[in-house]
Amino acid sequence: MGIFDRFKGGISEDAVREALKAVQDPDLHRDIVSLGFVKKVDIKGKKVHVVVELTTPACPVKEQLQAQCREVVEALEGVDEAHIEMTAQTPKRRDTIPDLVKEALGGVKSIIAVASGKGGVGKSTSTVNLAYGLAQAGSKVGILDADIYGPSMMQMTKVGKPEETRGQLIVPPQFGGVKIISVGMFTEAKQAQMLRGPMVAQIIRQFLTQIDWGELDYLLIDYPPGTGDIQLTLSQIAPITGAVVVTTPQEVALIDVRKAISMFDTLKVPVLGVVETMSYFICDGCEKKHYIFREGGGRRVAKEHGLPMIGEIPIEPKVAADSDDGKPLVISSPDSIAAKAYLDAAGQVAAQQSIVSSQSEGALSHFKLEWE
Ligand SMILES: Nc1ncnc2c1ncn2[C@@H]1O[C@H](COP(=O)(O)OP(=O)(O)OP(=O)(O)O)[C@@H](O)[C@H]1O
Repeated sequence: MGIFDRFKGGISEDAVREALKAVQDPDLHRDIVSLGFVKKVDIKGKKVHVVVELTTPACPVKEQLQAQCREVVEALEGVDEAHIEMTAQTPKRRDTIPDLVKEALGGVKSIIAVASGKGGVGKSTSTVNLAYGLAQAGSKVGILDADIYGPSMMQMTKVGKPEETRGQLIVPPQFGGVKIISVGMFTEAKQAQMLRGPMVAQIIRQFLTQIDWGELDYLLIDYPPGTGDIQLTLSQIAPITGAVVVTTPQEVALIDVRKAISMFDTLKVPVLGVVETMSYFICDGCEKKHYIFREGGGRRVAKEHGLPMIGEIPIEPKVAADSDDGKPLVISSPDSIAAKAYLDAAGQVAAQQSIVSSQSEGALSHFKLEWE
């Protein structure tokens, strides 16, 4: 800015930036100027154009921040109109990606494990809808279906099989703009059930090293249920940046989800929060929430471990029907209550990942060699 600029139209860039310091990011608890989010301030007469860059396109408070920015800038004397342009750039990883997975996963900014202690709790349904929710907000997303004994992504989406390679790497096919790789693309169902431990470890390794994911904001890994060898192998080879744990509200599911949280704690993978599925049912006539499997179990576990509650997804026949038809609910029925809950949850996942990534050097910092 030239030294006379501040006298030209009355309003200066400094004054605009100063005013914007009043706008706080509610998740990061700092103002958007000191966070470096204000990328550009253009002043033309009494009109001000501000470019704000967030750390994720799926930011759940994007509109709120935009409105606050407009309000503080328009409150300045000499400003008639403020146009606040919201953009997003997910930050690059700050940790070192191990050489083994560098070629496949080097361009992926966040790798999120979607795990559950128990089977059948809605983990794969959550993976799909969180992924498409993030993609709908403008993020580049991939899904790795590593649920080796029960891969379901080819059923839950209409993705085809991979057909291209780039060098030694397999190019993942896409469905609705999301890149997908599933164990089911390479094994017959019966074959998968008969795999022995070492073979499973070998497949997982191939999956994490031989897929050309390219540039992605988020790669969601659909974990097999449980906390055994496969989950450990996955978490040790894949440089996971955060985990989402999925449960239903009953105590039997909660016991196992606590084990999943404890596994991630041991592995020093930050848990982003808890998704509770099949939380309640709203019947057509009465609009009342019926807590079929008891109320608040997921919230209780989240509180016990000091974790955020990412979402409570109702039981809705449409969820199962759309899944069976290969249609991600957030795309096919975006106005359904479950889809809205999933879209909110996707925003929460993005927000929590941004918080965790801004706080730590990255999930892999504990892998540093002793003498470093
Ligand atoms: N909110 C919901 N409302 C109704 N049905 C649901 C809901 N969430 C999941 N389902 C259905 O429940 C069944 C199990 O869901 P899903 O396959 O996602 O569970 P999972 O935890 O991944 O299971 P697995 O352990 O076998 O991998 C599916 O038929 C799915 O369509």
